Amino acid sequence: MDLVPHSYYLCSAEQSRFMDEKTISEFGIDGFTLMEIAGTRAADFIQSQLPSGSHGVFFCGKGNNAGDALVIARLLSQQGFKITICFLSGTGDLSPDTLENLGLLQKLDEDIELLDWEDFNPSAFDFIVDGMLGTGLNSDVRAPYSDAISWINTQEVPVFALDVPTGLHADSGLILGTAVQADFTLSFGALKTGFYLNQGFDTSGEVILCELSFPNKFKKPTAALIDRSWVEAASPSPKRQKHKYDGGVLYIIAGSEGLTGAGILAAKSVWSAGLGAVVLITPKGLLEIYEKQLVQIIKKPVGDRDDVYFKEEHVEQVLDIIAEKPGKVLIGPGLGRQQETIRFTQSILRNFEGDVLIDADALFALSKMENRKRPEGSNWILTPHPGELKTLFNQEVNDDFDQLNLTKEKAREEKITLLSKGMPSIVGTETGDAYLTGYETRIFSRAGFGDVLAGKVGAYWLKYSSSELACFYGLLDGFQKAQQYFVENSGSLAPIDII
Ligand SMILES: NC(=O)C1=CN([C@@H]2O[C@H](COP(=O)(O)OP(=O)(O)OC[C@H]3O[C@@H](n4cnc5c(N)ncnc54)[C@H](O)[C@@H]3O)[C@@H](O)[C@H]2O)[C@@H](O)CC1
Ligand SMILES: Nc1ncnc2c1ncn2[C@@H]1O[C@H](COP(=O)(O)OP(=O)(O)O)[C@@H](O)[C@H]1O
Ligand SMILES: [K+]
Repeated sequence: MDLVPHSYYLCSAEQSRFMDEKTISEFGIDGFTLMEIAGTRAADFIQSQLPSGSHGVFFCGKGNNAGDALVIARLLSQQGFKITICFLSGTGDLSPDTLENLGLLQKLDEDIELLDWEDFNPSAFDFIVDGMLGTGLNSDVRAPYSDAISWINTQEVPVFALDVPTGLHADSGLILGTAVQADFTLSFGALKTGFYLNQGFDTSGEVILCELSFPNKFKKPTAALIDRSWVEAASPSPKRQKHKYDGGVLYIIAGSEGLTGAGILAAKSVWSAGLGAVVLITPKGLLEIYEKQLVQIIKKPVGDRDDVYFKEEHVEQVLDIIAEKPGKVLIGPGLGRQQETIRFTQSILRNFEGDVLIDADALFALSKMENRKRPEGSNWILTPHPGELKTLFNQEVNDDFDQLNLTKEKAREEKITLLSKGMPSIVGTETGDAYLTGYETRIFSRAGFGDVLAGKVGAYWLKYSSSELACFYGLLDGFQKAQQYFVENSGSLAPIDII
């Protein structure tokens, strides 16, 4: 994960605590100072969003999350904001740094309104700050916290959640009972994985990172966010091609009767990513369809005129074709699940000593293979959707957190690159790192987007010679085109719109 700027790291609650403790005990910046920095950054942000004089209600628990809220309240009160503080567990049991900050707040502003939840009088506030629970959440949210959350979630003013929306699990993004629906989450020290998994994406609102003074050596993230800014900075400049074959060929093994659309989408997608040479290998019976649809792309038919899907008897011909020029193979879109096609696919995977991107029906064939050992010298990228991921590894995947863990584990164990699709899509690498898309991917959950993605990943694999960069660019490319589409058009997105 060396190439990723720390601001894209995604951490767990445990990793946040680790950084906090090490910075205090080994490095020598105390917790009170860290709280002051967190609160200062958060107050700056809130101030950038609201006019002075705005009235905010600050909901505080008893841990350090409440301490952050009290720092913000003090700083904003000095800037002319009106402040009401509401304690959910009273003030008798506050953590030491939080208690100290309560003292500072009162020292500056004796008239500040301090209430307990029982005395809270809902009136017109301009904004809400959630300092109830942060990374210390350890079970379903209890009353009166849950009551406060219900009230907050009916309000129409901006809600600023500190570190994590109360009730959202920082690691898994699962809601423990109930959770604050935030407009902004001001995350301290590092982003949390839970903002992007399960319900996290819809609960956290816009996520703002408030950096703390943690030395880099204490940063040990679970994953990182994929973002074009650092992906481009981390990329070698692609080789300039003199001849169309210089960059290598992407051989696509796809399609069967009734499923030629998948092959067409994948081939068009590869072509539009700018690759010089694309060869679509097809059973001869489907050649005519492709000739009409894919003008720029070279087609290599195998078998007889009445073959409309791949069979074992095509293996040698196909292996000869893919050995003709250096390149990589994309196998899977629309192959179908005929027994003969499954045997064909397994035989290609067993025998081709080169780089293969395995998608769709080829993943099904792979999951039915007894011995999944890769031929010496070959690299594999697998692009399963959640159903394919389960079948492939014969494991239950109950939620996104499971999916993240399984993707990381299997990519490392099997020394492959695993692009596990979903919301979010997750890339696991053979070194055991993981990367997540931090954007809306549900717009891509219609038939055909997988084929387009596979084509893009294949094309970028040849362009950058890195399976990881291939996945990042493939995902980002689709996202960028989708954004452009929504700016220029209305209505729902179709796969052809992002080719
Ligand atoms: N890097 C860091 O870790 C830093 C952390 N800071 C803040 O400190 C927070 C963590 O502080 P704490 O560890 O004190 O934890 P919290 O402030 O999240 O609260 C823990 C308290 O909540 C109670 N609690 C836990 N689950 C509950 C539930 N389901 N219902 C009701 N009460 C529950 C616990 O009994 C405990 O007393 C972070 O989220 C962040 O806001 C900042 O002050 C700056 C530095
Ligand atoms: N650009 C993208 N960024 C993130 N995820 C993507 C992107 N394109 C596709 N996906 C993921 O791939 C899924 C579609 O793949 P899949 O279910 O295999 O579809 P298909 O029916 O085309 O085979 C989407 O639901 C989404 O999770
Ligand atoms: K919170």
